Amino acid sequence: MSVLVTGAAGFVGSHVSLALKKRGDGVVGIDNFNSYYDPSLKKARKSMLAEHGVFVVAGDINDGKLLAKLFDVVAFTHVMHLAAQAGVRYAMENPHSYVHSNIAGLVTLLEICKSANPQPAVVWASSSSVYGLNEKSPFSESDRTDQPASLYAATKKAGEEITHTYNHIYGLSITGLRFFTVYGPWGRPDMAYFSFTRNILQGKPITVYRGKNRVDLARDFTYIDDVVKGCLGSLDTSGKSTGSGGKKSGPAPYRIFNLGNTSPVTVPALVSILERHLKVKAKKNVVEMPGNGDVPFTHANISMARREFGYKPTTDLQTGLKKFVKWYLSYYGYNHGKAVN
Ligand SMILES: NC(=O)c1ccc[n+]([C@@H]2O[C@H](COP(=O)([O-])OP(=O)(O)OC[C@H]3O[C@@H](n4cnc5c(N)ncnc54)[C@H](O)[C@@H]3O)[C@@H](O)[C@H]2O)c1
Ligand SMILES: O=C(O)[C@H]1O[C@H](OP(=O)(O)OP(=O)(O)OC[C@H]2O[C@@H](n3ccc(=O)[nH]c3=O)[C@H](O)[C@@H]2O)[C@H](O)[C@@H](O)[C@H]1O
Repeated sequence: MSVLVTGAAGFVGSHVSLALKKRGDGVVGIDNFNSYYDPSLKKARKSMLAEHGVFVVAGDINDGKLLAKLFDVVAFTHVMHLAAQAGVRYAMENPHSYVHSNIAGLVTLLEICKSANPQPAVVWASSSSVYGLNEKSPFSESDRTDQPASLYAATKKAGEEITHTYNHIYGLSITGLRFFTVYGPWGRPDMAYFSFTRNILQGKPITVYRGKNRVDLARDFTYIDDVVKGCLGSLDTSGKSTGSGGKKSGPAPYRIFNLGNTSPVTVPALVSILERHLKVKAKKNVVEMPGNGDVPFTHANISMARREFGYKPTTDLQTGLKKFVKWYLSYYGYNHGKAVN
């Protein structure tokens, strides 16, 4: 297959691009290298990909002309759409960034896909956050998603509705993947596992949010290698788009899957695992979760993904964080004289 990976210099995008290339697929990436977090990490991922023969075009998915040029040069059979403004809490600081990338950018990309001939099958990243304040656990794809708790979640829910219309009207094959708190090497500095590691090593305090009535928050933390397998499985089973240059012809597949792990782990448990791997005690400030769009817990029912493409996460948080810490220490050149085996 020949895949356009958007957000290819990002955390998930770089891992997916590398995995596709290693198994022999054609891959072209695009990324706007924005400064939501340290762009040097994105540039380092780009260099790592270049060493494996994957080129990442610097550009914005809102640039329809650039996307059209890419489709003129390459007859993409698939689009792995991972470019987005991620992060739940940042939406309260910079709401327009979410509209720019997660709404306007998505529509620009879909407009190019629906007019391409052949039309590519589209697999894109939605989010566990669409389940909002659901109390029913674990979350199944058919559960309600009409109570997003953050603007980020709302843009992901909107994405699911928008992609549905491009499936219905133009026959685009669409697969939405609801990732659940993904972590691992080459990860995102804005996420808790990463920022906790940095602060613990630098002797700075970490802030541990807690829910109402002092209940610990929990996430269905999912290791990057498991998510990558889910992405490739989705691409391989995405079926064909049935539109041809914008005319509706026959039903193209519209699918949504949870890509999570097997059970949630609390934030304090994550901190304890990091302390063990780093051999440093964390300085913790425990505060009640502010009204920042966070949800108390996430927990994925992954039976649909397992049935459809054999999705089976195999990495628990203890093992996954050991791999992350090993990468972190090597990437940032930490030499603490502490063995990380
Ligand atoms: N990591 C997680 O825990 C998680 C969980 C659920 C969903 N997701 C989703 O998975 C996808 C990938 O997330 P990630 O964790 O790799 O985040 P990331 O921020 O590392 O990757 C996103 C990449 O997209 C790029 N980008 C953003 N807006 C763009 C635009 N308008 N044009 C071109 N490039 C743009 C960024 O520069 C970045 O490199 C996102 O859609 C995110 O919402 C991530
Ligand atoms: O599955 C998703 O769809 C989402 O996954 C991820 O969001 P979250 O699950 O919120 O990950 P993350 O920030 O690591 O916080 C983890 C836990 O630590 C708590 N947390 C966080 C920061 C802090 O300083 N203290 C703290 O206790 C915090 O309250 C939470 O309980 C992606 O960022 C997002 O893109 C989105 O896609």
